[in-house]
Amino acid sequence: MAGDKKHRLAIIGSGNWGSAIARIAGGNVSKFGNLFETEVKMYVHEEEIKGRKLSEIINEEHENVKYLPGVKLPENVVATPSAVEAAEGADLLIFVLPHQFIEATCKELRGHIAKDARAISMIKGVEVKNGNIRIFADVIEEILGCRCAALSGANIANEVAEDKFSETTIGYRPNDLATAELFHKVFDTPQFKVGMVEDVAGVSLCGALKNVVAIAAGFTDGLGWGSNAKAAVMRIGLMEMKRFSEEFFQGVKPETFTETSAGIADLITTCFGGRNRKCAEAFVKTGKSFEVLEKELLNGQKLQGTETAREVHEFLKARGKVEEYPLFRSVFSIAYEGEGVKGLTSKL
Ligand SMILES: NC(=O)C1=CN([C@@H]2O[C@H](COP(=O)(O)OP(=O)(O)OC[C@H]3O[C@@H](n4cnc5c(N)ncnc54)[C@H](O)[C@@H]3O)[C@@H](O)[C@H]2O)C=CC1
Ligand SMILES: O=C(CO)COP(=O)(O)O
Repeated sequence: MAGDKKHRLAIIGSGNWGSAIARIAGGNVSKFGNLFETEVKMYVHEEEIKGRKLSEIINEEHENVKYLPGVKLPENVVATPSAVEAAEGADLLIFVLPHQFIEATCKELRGHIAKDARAISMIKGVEVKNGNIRIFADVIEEILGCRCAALSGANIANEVAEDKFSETTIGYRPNDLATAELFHKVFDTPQFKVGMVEDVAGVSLCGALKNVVAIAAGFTDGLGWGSNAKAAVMRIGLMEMKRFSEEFFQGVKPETFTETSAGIADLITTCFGGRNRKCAEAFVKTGKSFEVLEKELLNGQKLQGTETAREVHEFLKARGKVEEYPLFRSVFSIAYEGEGVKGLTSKL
């Protein structure tokens, strides 16, 4: 921090997780008033709810009635329908949008962020383009020209919002513990314990790829296959997540997968309590498409696992490696190619 200038936070996103994290960050900036400016702007993708704008409802009632109903947000969190306005003057940017909206939002922000800005990505997804794959911390860095860390963990948003205990992991860039420590102050509370590891790619890839495994876990639930089958799919899924990350990304640490909240813990919670699992179970039981189920079951929230399964498949196909990741392949084939769900484990 130059001189005595306080850090100013912006939250880019206000869905289920975005709102839960705004509640924590809003509380912590007030607690560390010597370090942070109190006001936190939060970008809200505008929509109307019963004739009222969501951003106005949030500012008047301090509640995101659509994406995190029943939970009060601190009054210093101020909603704005403009991402540019939210980011203006902020030097700490928190990106927490569904992954499909990141590129467009970052392009909108280009040229509007502070020169000394630093970012953190809470996005669980990957970008696949022209046979290449990137984590969103890298996408953000490239588009905005600012350093970007990552945060991911076993964090079902509704539980975090109710102050039920959980852990999470910040992944930081080589030799940049200082950025992780600053974000640690923004997020850590007695009920939300933040760990740190020098591994932005590992943390990001755990968050993205476990969503594909959660779809497989939901399939086993829909089939009524029981706990052993689900545990097997989770074990095999973790191995594919780790192998994929080590094969295609530099510097990923094996212990991120097995020892952090971003790794094994998030895999477990998502395979038991997440939206991907829920929709995959319903896919088996109802025969409806994921697109329809997302609309019927999630009230505007977004599934990340099916998109990620498609993107990972596209990438592996371009590299001629599809057969080496049989669980990822099965999830794609069942979700997109009409393969029977009972074949889930046939190639494992
Ligand atoms: N919900 C959870 O329990 C957790 C989610 N995450 C991750 O956080 C990221 C954000 O997810 P959530 O906050 O849960 O969102 P969400 O899925 O609850 O809500 C969707 C959000 O996307 C916004 N949106 C819709 N169209 C848009 C557009 N064209 N441009 C920009 N925004 C648009 C909606 O207004 C809404 O805020 C995802 O990558 C997710 O995997 C991570 C940990 C926990
Ligand atoms: O990432 C999550 C929990 O850590 C939430 O997973 P879902 O998107 O499947 O709900």
